[in-house]
Amino acid sequence: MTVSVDLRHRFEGFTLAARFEAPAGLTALFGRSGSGKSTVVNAVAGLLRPDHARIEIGGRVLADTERGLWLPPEKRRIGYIFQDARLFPHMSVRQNLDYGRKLAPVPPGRAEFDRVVGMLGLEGLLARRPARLSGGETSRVAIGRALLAGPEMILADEPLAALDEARKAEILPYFERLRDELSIPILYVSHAAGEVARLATSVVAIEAGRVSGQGSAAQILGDPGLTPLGAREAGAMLEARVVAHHADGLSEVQAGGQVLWVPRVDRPEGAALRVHVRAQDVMLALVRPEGISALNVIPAVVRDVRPVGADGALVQLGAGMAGAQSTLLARVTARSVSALGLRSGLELFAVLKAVSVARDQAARPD
Ligand SMILES: Nc1ncnc2c1ncn2[C@@H]1O[C@H](COP(=O)(O)OP(=O)(O)OP(=O)(O)O)[C@@H](O)[C@H]1O
Repeated sequence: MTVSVDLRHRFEGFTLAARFEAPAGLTALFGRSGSGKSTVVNAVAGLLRPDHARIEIGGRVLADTERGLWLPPEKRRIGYIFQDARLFPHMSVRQNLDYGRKLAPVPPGRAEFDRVVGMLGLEGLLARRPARLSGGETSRVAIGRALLAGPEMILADEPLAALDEARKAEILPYFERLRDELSIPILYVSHAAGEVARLATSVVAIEAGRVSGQGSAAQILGDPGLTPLGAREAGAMLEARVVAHHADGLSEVQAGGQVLWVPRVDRPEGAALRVHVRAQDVMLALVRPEGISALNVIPAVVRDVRPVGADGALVQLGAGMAGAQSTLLARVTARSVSALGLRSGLELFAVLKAVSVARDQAARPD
């Protein structure tokens, strides 16, 4: 099932003109604050009626303003997951979930209720009131309530933004499961490159109310012209595979024909992984450095050097064997650009100070 969205809207001082398709899986709407992500989500949800809109889910038309068609939010069959979970405080977790269930055109039976409760690990929480849940537990209940309403699509607007790092780490695997186990599209708003690298099947980059690029997470995050966050948050994503686990606590993975060492990952040999490397965690050296503690030193070639701000640059690198290239980004100072003579085609070494690893999307049955 695919969602297709075509929106035009004018606020004073801001024009939205966004058109994209979101396939099954998780599509991240990725852009800096004020770029228009929430306006897109609100229009898709039916909470904002734009000047022009055509929105379709798997052939079902939710809005076509040319023809005067505009379904109200409750007729759209969209599960909405907010930043603040908005649970009913006077109801138990079970009653909150039941509320979602009763919204479904065909309320799911006991088996489906149990499946959602099991998937989100809510078994032990059903009798509790929201006031006695942690932030992460609250988010899981909100996700469950959205799923039980039998949605044809999930909209999640920065669902992790209100959580601290530990709670984020607790919830991210549940979004991975939604992505891998549901056959409906998930539109997920984020301005966090790490989250997008970990979760997105495809990415729609939004800049100043327009779609500036669409592609896989690796393509969008690795392109300094498309990654919408400038140098500070930028980072590339590599598709990798587990090769072996070693007794000293490290796992060996292959990315683009290149060996990388990462802290031990709990995945079998051969499993697909995503490795996220932030641009600010990549150093560049003209000769292979020796006697340093960084484990990952990769031969690379400069593809692009793009000035960022007054005194910095984002360097796009091709790394790995010919034919299996990966893209990395490095954040360097303007001084380093001239001291190292950085230019397209220059061969050098990328020193990765830190990498983070997530499981890759499971193969979809369809
Ligand atoms: N109701 C409104 N009236 C006028 N301007 C609006 C309205 N809603 C949003 N805007 C403007 O539209 C632009 C896009 O806002 P939007 O909330 O969609 O961005 P965003 O990418 O979701 O940002 P954030 O990540 O900060 O939530 C902003 O300039 C905002 O000020």
